Amino acid sequence: MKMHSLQTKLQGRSAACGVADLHAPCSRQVVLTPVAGRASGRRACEGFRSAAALSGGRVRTVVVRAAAITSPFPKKDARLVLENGSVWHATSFGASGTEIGEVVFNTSLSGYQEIMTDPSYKGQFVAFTCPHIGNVGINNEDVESTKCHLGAIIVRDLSITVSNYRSKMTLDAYCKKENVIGLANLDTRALTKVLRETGCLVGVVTTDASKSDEELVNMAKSWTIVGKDLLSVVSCTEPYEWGKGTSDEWEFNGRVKLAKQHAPFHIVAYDFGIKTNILRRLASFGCRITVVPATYPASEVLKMNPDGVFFSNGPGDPSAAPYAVENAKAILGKKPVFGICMGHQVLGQAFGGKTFKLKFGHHGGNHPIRYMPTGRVEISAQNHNFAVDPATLPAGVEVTHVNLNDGTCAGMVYKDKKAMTIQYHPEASPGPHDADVCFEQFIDMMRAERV
Ligand SMILES: NC(=O)CC[C@H](N)C(=O)O
Repeated sequence: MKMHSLQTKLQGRSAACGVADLHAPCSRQVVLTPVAGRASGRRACEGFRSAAALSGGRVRTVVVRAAAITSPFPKKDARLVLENGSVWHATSFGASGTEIGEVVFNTSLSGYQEIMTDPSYKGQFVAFTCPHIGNVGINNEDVESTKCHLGAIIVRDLSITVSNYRSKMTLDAYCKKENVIGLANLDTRALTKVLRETGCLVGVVTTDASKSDEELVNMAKSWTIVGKDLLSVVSCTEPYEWGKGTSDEWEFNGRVKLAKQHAPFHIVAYDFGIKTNILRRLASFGCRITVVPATYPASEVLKMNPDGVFFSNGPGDPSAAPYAVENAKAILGKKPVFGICMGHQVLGQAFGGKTFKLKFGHHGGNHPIRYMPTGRVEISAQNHNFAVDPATLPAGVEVTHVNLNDGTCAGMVYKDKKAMTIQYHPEASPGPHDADVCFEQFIDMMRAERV
């Protein structure tokens, strides 16, 4: 029997028995999840036995998993209320309560754990356009910081099963632990279309039925992310050292070994909400990193006499952290510098440029970028709502990277000041590795300073 027809037959039989949904058949294993309210006790066992028998011995194992939800028609007990007055009903999971934030959509097909732990999402809710979220659970390795900073996640369909060898807990349990409100069974496609038309909107999520829609709309209308300094909120409070690179198991760049042969470079990294994989990639290329808080004085950084200074990604409005721009100005020209995302925007301002807010930003894993010096196109991981306006940049600053979706500035080099910046995420996590070369370019810049 072909696998497809076996699957159809199994599905038919288990449904006919009224006992089970068939989940992930492969040639050796069938995963059955009992549908609450339809199967229990002896009837369920009979259903599973008949499903296994139907496979004619092809399927070796029938795995029965507990259902994560209790009804195929879950109650819509939570709301997302937007500043435009629209009310979206959903099923809550994770934490309960009321949160306010800017709603953005992320189009990545994988990496919800990395997205949730990216500190740059502080003050925001992430709606995943990938309709099925939670299927690989949560593991101990893929976190991009020590906690979730975002206010809520919004998914179309919360997976009722978890299947991954590294998984330690369900997404639901993780959201409870991290105090993140989850909304499921919400039409994320319709929501994305609204955000694409109107631009980002402020929203309130709540599991509190006592609050009226009107009250929540007014709450949403009274809040904005613009002008808020969130860098100092998510940053570390004390300097610390980092030296751990990507583990051999996950290393993907053959040139890393070569880079390591050089004497280690010492970098001071400003933590505006730094992602762990940035630290790992810098370490993989032979860097020892001293991570410092967002407000750390430039004079203290220069006293350490590092080979280079790094400005990290971070949440919120880049024009709301003038202290970061001042520190960058004091370092520019004295040491090679590299900035990613918020770091790019902070350096852009230090060069003399201005930032502005995009309509709905870039959040996803497949944004095309052209590297202007060679014409090479990279597919990149992105997460930002603001951008540097190239028209405001002084002579001497070269726009080296352009986002091919909307022509925005995605990277700069200021040769005289030994500075390079990238608006997106060369460290990926989640996302493609095309831009890993940026780390090598920074290493080259520091090496050139040494000789
Ligand atoms: N990932 C980031 O560093 C984001 C930068 C900034 N918060 C923005 O939204 O544009």
